[in-house]
Amino acid sequence: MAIPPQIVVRDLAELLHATPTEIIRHLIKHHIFASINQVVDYEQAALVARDLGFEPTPQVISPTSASLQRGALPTSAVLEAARDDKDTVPIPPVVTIMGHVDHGKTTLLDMIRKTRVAAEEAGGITQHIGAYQVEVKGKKITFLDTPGHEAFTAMRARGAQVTHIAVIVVAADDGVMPQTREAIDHARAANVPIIIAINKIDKPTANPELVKQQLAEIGVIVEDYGGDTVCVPISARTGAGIDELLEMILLVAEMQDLRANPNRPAVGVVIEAKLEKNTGPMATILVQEGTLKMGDHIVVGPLAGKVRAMFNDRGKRIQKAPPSTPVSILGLPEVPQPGDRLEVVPDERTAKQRAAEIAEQRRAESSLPGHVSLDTLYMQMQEGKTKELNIVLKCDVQGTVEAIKNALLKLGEEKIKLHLIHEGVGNITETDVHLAAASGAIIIGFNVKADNAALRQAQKEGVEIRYYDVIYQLIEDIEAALKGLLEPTYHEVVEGHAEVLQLFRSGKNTVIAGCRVTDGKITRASQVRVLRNGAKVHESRVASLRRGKDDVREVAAGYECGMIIEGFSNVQIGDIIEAFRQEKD
Ligand SMILES: Nc1nc2c(ncn2[C@@H]2O[C@H](COP(=O)(O)OP(=O)(O)OP(=O)(O)O)[C@@H](O)[C@H]2O)c(=O)[nH]1
Repeated sequence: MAIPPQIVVRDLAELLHATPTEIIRHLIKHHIFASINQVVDYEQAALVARDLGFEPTPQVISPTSASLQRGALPTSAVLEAARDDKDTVPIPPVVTIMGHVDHGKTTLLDMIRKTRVAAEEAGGITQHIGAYQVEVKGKKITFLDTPGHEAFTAMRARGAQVTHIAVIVVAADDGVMPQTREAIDHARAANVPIIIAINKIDKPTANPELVKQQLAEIGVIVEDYGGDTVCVPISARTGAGIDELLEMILLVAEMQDLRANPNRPAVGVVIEAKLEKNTGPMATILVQEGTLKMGDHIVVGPLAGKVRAMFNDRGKRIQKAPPSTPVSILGLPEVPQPGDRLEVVPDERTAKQRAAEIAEQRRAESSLPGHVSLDTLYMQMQEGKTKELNIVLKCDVQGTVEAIKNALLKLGEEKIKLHLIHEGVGNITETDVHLAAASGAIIIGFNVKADNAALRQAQKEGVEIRYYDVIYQLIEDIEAALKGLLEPTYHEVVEGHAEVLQLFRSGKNTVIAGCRVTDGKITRASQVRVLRNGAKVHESRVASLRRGKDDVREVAAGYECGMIIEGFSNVQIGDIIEAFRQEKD
């Protein structure tokens, strides 16, 4: 397995056919703390590759043509280089439309859909499946049909980045508004190139020049102003400028040199899913790699199934779907979640096994430490694992945003860069949490609250929210975190012990230890150390805990269980397994 010198965690996951959270878990095991968007080097990636049964070799990278404006995807370029170029073909770009409320996102999506349907398919009834494809000068473009940065970032927070280009719609009569800025920050945080569509130019009050100036003020310099951001004036109502916009999308896509291999088992992402009355669970999949075919055995998130029927965005039955095609499929036992990954596997048995593994991982993830926190920042910095602190800042008034921003920027140290990925006025929302989760950021609230949905999401995703009402306290805390003064201390709590009575082999490298719990308890979330003749021979986590055929959360004293210890197959009869957890003082 050839691995590039540097690779983003998400891309490494794709390369190793694993989920990003799986990769993050393995990295943490090796004391490497990297979020989904962070880069790891070859040595770090190789550790994970070996864990997953690959034999890593360093990849020699030749320069690729994929460098465009700000936001060209360096990550994809690296991944691309890791693929065998002769097997890849250019693929249609996947585009998301974002922008402020009422600036015309839906009207634009409708106008494009109505007027640009491929000629032979015109007249077909449009099915709303969450995405559609149009053809422009013989080339296809895929549009995601749920406009807005909320959906975009929610998917990213779940580990799925499907968008290649973001079109930011700004109404020419209204200008840059709070959600325009938000949308731009979300696209930037995802490293997705931006195209500006200045909409509603048919209105007499339209002032496109003012919009360009306002954009320049927030660092988006359009081409007329000497920058490199493509900007197209349009009217989503009359259709003016739409041809040019589509051409610009194709141009930006071409410069990104988007490619995929259609001749491998498909990999894709769920973009929408629902329970249909007559047919059962129906999921819209955006195919990203390979070609999805009728009859393929699939794993979608924790579900195993088979493609029993497949429809395109016109509701027409199709047999296969190449990369960047949105399709709705039947053949899953339940409704999957948007952001879930689809993977084609060789047979039903593999599908069930893989689905069970993913279900198990998801249970384990709930016990994972959060993404980033000020408390653990210093430790991660010391280990060279963190080089920047990403912050989402929400304040009660714009004046405070500016004051805090200036104070924070002064704090930037050599060792670590402070990076304000989004700043805004108002309470902390679920979208802020998604953005923080997707970018490995902490959220700072100044004189604002988090709404309930945001709090729930933050807890689920392990995102830290810190509240302040005095600026110097905020700055002091961040400064202390940078200097390691906020580092918390932990103490260990032993939960129980088990003795290994029997060994079972499962697969090539997996050994199941048949144990009896002698005191306390062993839980699925436990950390464990293996003791042999009183000496520690291994320390990691419980990878699987079963009683009989059932996965269980915990096993109490006196009971027997089967346990797989993460990354350890050299367990022996007579070994004592000590389960423990770390608690903050
Ligand atoms: N004159 C004019 N009106 C437009 C144009 N585009 C959209 N509108 C109108 O602006 C209003 C808002 O458009 P939408 O497409 O619903 O805007 P949106 O951005 O999808 O809004 P949300 O979904 O609420 O975020 C509607 O009344 C549209 O008819 C345009 O190019 N010219």
